[in-house]
Amino acid sequence: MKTLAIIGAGDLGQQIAHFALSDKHYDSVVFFDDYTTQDQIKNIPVLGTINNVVSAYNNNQFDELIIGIGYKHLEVRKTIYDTFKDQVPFGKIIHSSCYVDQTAKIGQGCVIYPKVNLDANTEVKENCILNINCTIAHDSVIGSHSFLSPRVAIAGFVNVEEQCILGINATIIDNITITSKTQLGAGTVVIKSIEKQGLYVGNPAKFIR
Ligand SMILES: CC(=O)SCCNC(=O)CCNC(=O)[C@H](O)C(C)(C)COP(=O)(O)OP(=O)(O)OC[C@H]1O[C@@H](n2cnc3c(N)ncnc32)[C@H](O)[C@@H]1OP(=O)(O)O
Repeated sequence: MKTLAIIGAGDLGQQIAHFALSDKHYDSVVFFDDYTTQDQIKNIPVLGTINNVVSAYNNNQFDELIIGIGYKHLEVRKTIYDTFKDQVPFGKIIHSSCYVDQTAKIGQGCVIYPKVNLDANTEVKENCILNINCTIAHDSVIGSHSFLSPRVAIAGFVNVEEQCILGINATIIDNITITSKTQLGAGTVVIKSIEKQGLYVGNPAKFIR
């Protein structure tokens, strides 16, 4: 019997719970959430707030932890990960429909949604979310705490640094580096490395703020 704890019982947390159970990575799920007043959400018990996580783990109420906080709060995602990484084991979910080359590396705390492709020598660092249908080509790296929306396409030898938000259908050509905390809008096409943090949109990608 293996139980997953998810921090955040909102939409993302509920999606992670769905994959955890339906794709049979865990036998049961519990939530921790600082905002809900409900004691269960969609039949999943809410065991308390974030302050209760360590004691619940020490009381054997769950086995592994994943963070269900999304792209609007990546700094919070990172802070929570750093707070708990030496106290509680993080899990990871790689949906069974993904193609993951045997040389690919995926860090703790990651959730890899259905039909993601991870080619040879790719690396997804800890605490990332990769949404449905993303394709990461050979030798590319996704930095920690990043959020990739559906169908992001990344060519070979790309380095996306930490805490990036890549919008749906964003495309990055080969041999590009994207600096940390960069956000790409939907459908953005990156053809030159991005060195200045901010929000980029369009084809080719342009800085807007
Ligand atoms: C499973 C899931 O659902 S995961 C989530 C998936 N969702 C996404 O990927 C959403 C991505 N978000 C976007 O693309 C948004 O449009 C953002 C974040 C880039 C900008 O949103 P806002 O801050 O509201 O900016 P706003 O809509 O005011 O646009 C600012 C300017 O950029 C332009 N713009 C906004 N988005 C884009 C885009 N994707 N491509 C090209 N131009 C764009 C707008 O036309 C506007 O131009 P103007 O100033 O000349 O009128």
